[in-house]
Amino acid sequence: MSRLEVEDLTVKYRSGRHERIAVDRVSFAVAAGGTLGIVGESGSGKTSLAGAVAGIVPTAGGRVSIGRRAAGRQLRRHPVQTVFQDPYGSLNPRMAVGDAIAEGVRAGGRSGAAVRTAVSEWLEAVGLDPRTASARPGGLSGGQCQRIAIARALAADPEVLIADEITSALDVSVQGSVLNLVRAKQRELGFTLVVISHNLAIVRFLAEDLAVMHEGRLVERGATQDVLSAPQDPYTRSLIDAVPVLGGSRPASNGDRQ
Ligand SMILES: Nc1ncnc2c1ncn2[C@@H]1O[C@H](COP(=O)(O)OP(=O)(O)OP(=O)(O)O)[C@@H](O)[C@H]1O
Repeated sequence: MSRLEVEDLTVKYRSGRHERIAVDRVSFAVAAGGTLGIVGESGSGKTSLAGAVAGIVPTAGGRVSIGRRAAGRQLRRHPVQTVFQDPYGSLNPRMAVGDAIAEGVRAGGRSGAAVRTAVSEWLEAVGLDPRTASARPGGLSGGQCQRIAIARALAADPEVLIADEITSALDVSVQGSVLNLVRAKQRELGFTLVVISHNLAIVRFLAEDLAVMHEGRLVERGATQDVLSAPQDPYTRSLIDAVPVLGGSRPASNGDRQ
């Protein structure tokens, strides 16, 4: 299990002479094996932040550290894995899903005959029949593809998993089972989890701590229950009022007193 520490992380996009700061000196830490939820409206910089933490979006400044550099402790080879919103877009349509998971298994350090066995085990671990290995993404449902993407990410044995809107593109009927899967796997494997969503109910379900992102900055951070029941920042209050909640009642906030 590894602590994730992000310090002053900055992401800028340039188009022509125009520069846009998508992530503006963001700092946070997540305890080893803990879960941080990041919420914010569309365009607030959540996906850019996730990409920067995962090392797939170039940063204009700041630092990401994973784990303590204790003597003798070797960091895993692919410390951060990300599962994205679009289950079809994140899988190669021409590749059998078993081969996609095999990529993750190899990234996790296994080779040879062990790979095929591990692929079957991962398919079962995410609730799919091992025979699904020969299917292409186009022949599977969105929920099944998202399970494949989760299996591929976890097979790489990451220290940190970033779940970026992983249920937004799924039918409501399968959203809960995918969230349950992520929660169960985290309990079993102990990875540190960052859950990005515009849906407060999803974040509340998975994350004990919550950070609110607005125009590239973190405007609020605290225990999820505290932030949702007594938001300090006006933007957080407006977010709580604006987002519909799946099942259950919305926690009381200042904005509810009308
Ligand atoms: N590749 C890119 N090139 C230029 N600008 C970008 C790029 N990716 C994102 N942006 C801009 O950076 C800002 C943050 O976008 P980002 O996708 O990180 O936000 P987000 O909170 O994840 O939004 P969404 O929930 O809609 O995905 C937005 O203004 C967006 O237009």
